[in-house]
Amino acid sequence: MDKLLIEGGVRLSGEVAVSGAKNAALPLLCAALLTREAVTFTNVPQLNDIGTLLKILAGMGVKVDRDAAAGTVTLDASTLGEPVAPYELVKTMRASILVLGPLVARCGEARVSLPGGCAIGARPVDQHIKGLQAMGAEVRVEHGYVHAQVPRLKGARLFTDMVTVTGTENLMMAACLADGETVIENAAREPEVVDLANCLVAMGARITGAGTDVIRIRGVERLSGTTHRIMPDRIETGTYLCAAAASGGEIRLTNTSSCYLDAVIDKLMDAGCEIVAERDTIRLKAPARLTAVSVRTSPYPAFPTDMQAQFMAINCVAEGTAVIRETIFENRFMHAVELQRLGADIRIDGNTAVVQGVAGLQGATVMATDLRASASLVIAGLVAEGETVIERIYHLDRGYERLEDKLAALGARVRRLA
Ligand SMILES: CC(=O)N[C@H]1[C@@H](OP(=O)(O)OP(=O)(O)OC[C@H]2O[C@@H](n3ccc(=O)[nH]c3=O)[C@H](O)[C@@H]2O)O[C@H](CO)[C@@H](O)[C@@H]1O
Ligand SMILES: C=C(OP(=O)(O)O)C(=O)O
Repeated sequence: MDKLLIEGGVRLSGEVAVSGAKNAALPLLCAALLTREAVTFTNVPQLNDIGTLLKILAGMGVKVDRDAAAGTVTLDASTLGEPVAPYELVKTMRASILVLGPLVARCGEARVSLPGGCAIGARPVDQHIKGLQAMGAEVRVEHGYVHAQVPRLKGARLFTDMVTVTGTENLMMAACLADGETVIENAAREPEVVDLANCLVAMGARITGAGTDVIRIRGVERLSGTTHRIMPDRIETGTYLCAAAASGGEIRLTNTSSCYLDAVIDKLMDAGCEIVAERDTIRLKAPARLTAVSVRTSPYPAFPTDMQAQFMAINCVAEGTAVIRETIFENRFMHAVELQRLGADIRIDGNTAVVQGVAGLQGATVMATDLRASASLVIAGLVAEGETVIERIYHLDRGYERLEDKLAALGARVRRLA
């Protein structure tokens, strides 16, 4: 299993281009199931999660034409066969559940393995199922699979018990081909939902309200092909900003946008960083030592849970005490024990972590437990004295494109060990 070796102590400096967003690309690729015409995506990141989803789609008979180096993928679902997503592939990636809505809408049936729990929490999909049932589908969960069937989905008024990002995306896609109008209340407002809606509208869908908590979708008979550029990855952007901030560095990120990152940028400025955002670039200059900043995760536009671990890492070496509250996932502090191995002072009490900044961290061997936990260990390793070895970095490969190359371009001493 690959490991990452980081020799800490370098101030990051230089320029890096941000990749397309994993969490936008995954639902967008699933949207291609809704049409018999070819859909082309550009700015597709080269990530393991994308590879997994393309395998699931290809397994159903979708023609996949990928130029990984160019970042383009063309999907032709005119040859769609059995609408089945098997456990062997689904188990490695929760977002596979995003094929459910489009398959039921297009084929009138689907059999999709339950994604199962993961390191950060139980993550059920009851809201996805409840929404499809409200649209007239018969849904059974048997032998670990969600079986859904309906001659044609019917528009309905849907209300999710909590804000769910992939739940909103699944139901929005399903509603595009339903008979009549669907209203999703308490919808997720994440920018990735808006990116998906924009692509669906370009395919002929009739959607209004994406980006607000009420989305209206008037079903149409069919959708057509289009070409869509995937939005920049706001979490990758935030992660590099945190890495530079913790290292006392100065970096410029290109191919990105600050407009989805207000909550994160605000906190970095509170921590003492100078940040200048231009059209598609963000520059950050860090102070010699950061000031501790408290954060509380919440659905967009508030502070994202996917940046919580990275902020825990920067607070480990900041001046003062930070309180970090995780309100989205019940078990998303797995990185804390690993950060403690590097010398961090962190106390956990339920969904709250109290981080007392220390003067420095020391390199050690640590284990990555999930995607963003791994990112926090990379940040800590970059500032720790001596060598840090991060084990199980397959988690990082799910969501960070060419991480070592990008960090090396910023001057970091980082190497992958096979
Ligand atoms: C591929 C993708 O876009 N992943 C993101 C998406 O995950 P994902 O869409 O899976 O996360 P949700 O927004 O659905 O989860 C929010 C909360 O709702 C709960 N819940 C959700 C659905 C459901 O049917 N029942 C239920 O109880 C979850 O367990 C969690 O506690 O949003 C999360 C929250 O911003 C991010 O951390 C993930 O990076
Ligand atoms: C939790 C994440 O992803 P996923 O929902 O795909 O597990 C993430 O991107 O941080």
